[in-house]
Amino acid sequence: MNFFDRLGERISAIDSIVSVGLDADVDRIPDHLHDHDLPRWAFNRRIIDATHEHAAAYKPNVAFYEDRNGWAALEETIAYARGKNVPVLLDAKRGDIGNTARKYANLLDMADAITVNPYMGRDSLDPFLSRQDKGVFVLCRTSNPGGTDIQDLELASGESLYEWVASLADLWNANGNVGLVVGATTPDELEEVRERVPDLPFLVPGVGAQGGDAEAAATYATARGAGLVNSSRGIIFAGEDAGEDFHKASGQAAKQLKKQLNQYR
Ligand SMILES: O=c1ccn([C@@H]2O[C@H](COP(=O)(O)O)[C@@H](O)[C@H]2O)c(=O)[nH]1
Repeated sequence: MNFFDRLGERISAIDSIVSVGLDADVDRIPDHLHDHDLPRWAFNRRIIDATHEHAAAYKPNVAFYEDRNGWAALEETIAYARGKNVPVLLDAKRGDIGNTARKYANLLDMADAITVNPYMGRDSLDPFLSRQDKGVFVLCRTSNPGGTDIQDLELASGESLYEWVASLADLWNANGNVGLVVGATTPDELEEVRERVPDLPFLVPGVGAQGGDAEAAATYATARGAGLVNSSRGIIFAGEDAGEDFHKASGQAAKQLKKQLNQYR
């Protein structure tokens, strides 16, 4: 079954489009977990136990795991999340010449979907796109303030670069496995992209810590029954000051976000 069909089933089963971002920043993990061999794994396990009923997907950003112990923590985390039947989207933002991209695409052996950077063009993404059973989310209009610097540039055709990327991604969707990353911090752009590509599911980051628009995120995220709205710090560090019970606040935060988003979908 295709990734977006599986994601759609998960969304229907738990009535949630919440993606819980597992950005396990070691500097913010509670002190008592630092005695563990793999503190990030110990942290994530408690977060997953507390949030999985509300999680349509988990989204670990690989930046928080790119060291020796980090990678082991990431592997444990992914196996545990998938053991709870929650798909895992690896936020890796890869893309390179074809020979290198084919190695980056091996990351999909450990996850259900990945984020990729389209800047180097079609051949840099082919090794990902050819994995028919995996999801490939292409960066389109990102949530950071600097998203305007390049993505908003107007092309000779009059459209902006992010709109062009959205149309290209639609063309790259021969296997039905392409989605787009469009931030909640620019709701007008989110709406525009949704109008342009009605059939591509979105990953919408930027609600919570970045202050993005939850209503627009929920309204435009979904296509073909699939789509995700992500919050990372707003969920996993909700109980930062709660000591050993930190995960309970994360469970509440995930549940609350699910309720908030469900008002608009
Ligand atoms: O446009 C983008 C693309 C990716 N991200 C990533 O999503 C999470 C957001 O974390 P918060 O703590 O909820 O702000 C993080 O991993 C980013 O690298 C994004 O924010 N915007």
